[in-house]
Amino acid sequence: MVHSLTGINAVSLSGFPQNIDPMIFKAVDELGGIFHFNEDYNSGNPLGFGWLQSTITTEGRRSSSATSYLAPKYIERKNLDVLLNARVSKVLPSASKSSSSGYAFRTVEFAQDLDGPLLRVNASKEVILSAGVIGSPHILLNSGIGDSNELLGVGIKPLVNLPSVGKNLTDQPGLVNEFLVNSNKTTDDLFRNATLLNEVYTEFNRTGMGPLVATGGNQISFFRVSDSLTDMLGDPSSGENSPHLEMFLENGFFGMPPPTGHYLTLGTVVVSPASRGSLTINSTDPFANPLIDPGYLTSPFDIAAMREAIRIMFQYLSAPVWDGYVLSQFGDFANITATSPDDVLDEYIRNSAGSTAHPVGTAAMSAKDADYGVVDPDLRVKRVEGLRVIDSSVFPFVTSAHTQAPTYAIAERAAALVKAAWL
Ligand SMILES: Cc1cc2nc3c(=O)[nH]c(=O)nc-3n(C[C@H](O)[C@H](O)[C@H](O)COP(=O)(O)OP(=O)(O)OC[C@H]3O[C@@H](n4cnc5c(N)ncnc54)[C@H](O)[C@@H]3O)c2cc1C
Repeated sequence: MVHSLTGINAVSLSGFPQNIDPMIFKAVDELGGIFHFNEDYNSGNPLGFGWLQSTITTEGRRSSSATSYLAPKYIERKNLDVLLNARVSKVLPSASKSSSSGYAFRTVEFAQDLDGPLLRVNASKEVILSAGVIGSPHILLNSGIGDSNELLGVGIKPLVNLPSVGKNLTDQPGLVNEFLVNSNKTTDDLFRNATLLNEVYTEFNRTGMGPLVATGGNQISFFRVSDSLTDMLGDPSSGENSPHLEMFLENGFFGMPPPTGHYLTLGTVVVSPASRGSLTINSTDPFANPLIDPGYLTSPFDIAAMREAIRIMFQYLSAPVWDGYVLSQFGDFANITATSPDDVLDEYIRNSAGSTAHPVGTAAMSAKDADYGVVDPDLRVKRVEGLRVIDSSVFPFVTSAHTQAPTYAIAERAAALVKAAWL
C-alpha cells in the first residue's frame, strides 16, 4: 500500500460524477498502448490514464490545509497565534554580523493593513518564511538577500549576496483545447445560470459538497515524449518512468463558457519543462508588486513537447467512442489538426499557452556546499542564521505532476527538521 490512512489531510477520488466518465474510460479500452488504465498514478508509476486524486474526503467533502493543519485542535494551541491579513514586508538582521555565519535574521516586519504602521516581532529561535513561490523570494529581496548587484541597482542595501534568489522560476505551460460536443449534459449550463450556480455555491459553502467539490474533470493522464525528442534535446524529466506531458479532460468549457454551445475541454500540459523564468523587484517599496517573467516556452524542448502533447490528444480523440459526440473544434484551436505543420502548431501554442498555476523554484534548495541555490537541505537560508524557507519555492525542479501534494510532503519533512533542531 502506498497511501497512508492516518494522515490529517484526506485524499480521494472525485466527489462528483461527470456524464463523460464512462466514455473517457471506454476510449482507454479502445486504444490501449500509451492510454492504458492506471489504477493509481500516485503509486510511483504515473504513466497512463487514471482517476484524478484530490484533497476530497471519502464522503465527497473538500479537505484542505485550512481544514486539516489549521483545524480547531491545532489552532487552539496556546503556543500558536495566527494574525489574519497581516502582510510581511521584510525580515531584519541583527545589528552586527557574526564572523562565522553572517547576519542573523530573526525579526519580521509586517503591516496589519497597507496604510497601517510597520510592526515588528522577534523570534527567539528562528523565523520560517512560507509565503509561497512569489512571496518568499520577494520578502528575501526586500530584506537585502539576493543578487547584490541587482539589489544595488534597485536602491536596496545588499546584506547577503545570494544571486539565486528569485531565479529558477519553473512553471508548467498548459493549453486548454476546446471542442463543441453533441450533448447538453456538460457543466456549461450550470455556469450560465446564475440561480442554479448560486444554489450549488450555497450547498458547497454549507456542506463542502456538491458539483463544485470536483475540479471539473475526474481523470488525468501522463505520457512521455518520443525518444527522438529526448535524444535530440535532452531529457528534463527525473527518470525514464517520469512523464513529460499531462492531458486532462473537463466536461465543459474551461472557465466561463461562451453564451451558447456545449463543450469538452482537453488540457495539454508540459509537466517537465526545461524553460526557466525569474522574479525580480524594481522598487524599494516592499509592497510594490514584484516583476515576474515566467519564461514559458523559452526552451526548444518545451514547445516541441507541447506539439507532441497536441498530437497525443488527437490520437486519444480518434477512439470510436468519441464519434458523434465531438462535433468540432472551437476558438483559436478551430483549424489545428494532428497533421498541422510545426510552425502552425507553434503559433497556436505561443498565442494560447498559459500558466497551470504550478510555479516553483525561486528559493531553490541545493547541497550545503553548492555555490548556487538559496536554502540548504535543512531548508535554512544559506549564508545567514535564524531563517528558513518552507514552501514550494524551495523545489529545485518542478515535480512531473501537480505541486500541492509535494508541497505538503516538503512541509511535513520540514516540520520534522525543525522539531529535530529544537526539541
Ligand atoms: C488557481 C490555482 C489552482 C491550483 N490547483 C491545483 C491543483 O488542482 N492541484 C495541485 O496539486 N496544485 C494546484 N495548485 C498549486 C498549489 O496550490 C500550490 O503549489 C501550493 O499552494 C503551493 O503552496 P505554498 O505553501 O508554496 O504557497 P501558497 O499556497 O501560495 O501559500 C503562500 C501563502 O503566503 C501568503 N503570503 C504571500 N506573501 C506574503 C507576505 N508578504 N506576507 C504574508 N503572507 C504572504 C499568501 O497569501 C499565501 O497564503 C493551484 C494553484 C492555483 C493558484
